[in-house]
Amino acid sequence: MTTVLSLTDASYIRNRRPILDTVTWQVDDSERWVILGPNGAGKTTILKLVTANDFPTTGTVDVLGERLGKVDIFELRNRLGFVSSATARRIPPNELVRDVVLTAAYSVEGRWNEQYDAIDVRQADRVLAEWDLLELADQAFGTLSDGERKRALIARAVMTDPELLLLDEPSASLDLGARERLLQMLSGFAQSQYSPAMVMVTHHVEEIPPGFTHLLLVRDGKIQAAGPIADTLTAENLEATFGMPFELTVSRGRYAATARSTSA
Ligand SMILES: Nc1ncnc2c1ncn2[C@@H]1O[C@H](COP(=O)(O)OP(=O)(O)OP(=O)(O)O)[C@@H](O)[C@H]1O
Repeated sequence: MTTVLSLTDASYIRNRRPILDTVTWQVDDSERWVILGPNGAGKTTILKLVTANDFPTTGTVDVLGERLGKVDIFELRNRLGFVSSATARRIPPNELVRDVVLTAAYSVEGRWNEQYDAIDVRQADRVLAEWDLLELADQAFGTLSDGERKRALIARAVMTDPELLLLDEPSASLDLGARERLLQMLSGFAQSQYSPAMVMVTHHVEEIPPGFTHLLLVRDGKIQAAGPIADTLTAENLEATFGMPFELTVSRGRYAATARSTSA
């Protein structure tokens, strides 16, 4: 097993407020992590550090064997796949879905006059098929539904065979069908031995795809609990993280949480 990500006593302080407070967390290459926590807990800030979009105020962040602050961040980012609402905004709306995926090979967001190698075109076709996008390949990105757009962004992120795939709320804003379809695909991807280590931020236990292995619970910039999902996703830990009691159920690998009535 190789460690792909390691935060050691990492704090991120703004306006004298610790947005992340001495976070120590490690991800190995065979692991698929979910980060769960209330609004403002610091989940996106963790991804911001991991993608070298910012640096810890104190402590260290090591990504793919490189220490942040001592590595060329552009080279490092080429080894990561990252999907967030911000990555969607950078794609030109008139870009064809095929090119959204293909241009990842050149780390650009809009196709210009580049000549792509046959191997890149084949890889793009393979990834488009894997994420069920072949029929949409000649459609403009800006005309896709939210669910299709999320799949196109994930396909773009995996086009370059990243060593670590980071997903910030991939199923937010999707309708039930689109969400379930995406979760099924993420579940299949997570279970493949050829897939990279994954870290996915979500707000809902219902959105944890089967095949994800570990859970990081974050509250007020601190780690509330971390470890294998089966041990860590408990009603007690959810209550400690969200500050209210929950009824937690699991059925065929899927979790559900609802508020527990305290009146009975
Ligand atoms: N650069 C910054 N300067 C000041 N405050 C910041 C900065 N970055 C983040 N914050 C604050 O830190 C807190 C954590 O933000 P973050 O986006 O990481 O939370 P989150 O857990 O991803 O929240 P959400 O679930 O709502 O997306 C928020 O209160 C945010 O306003």
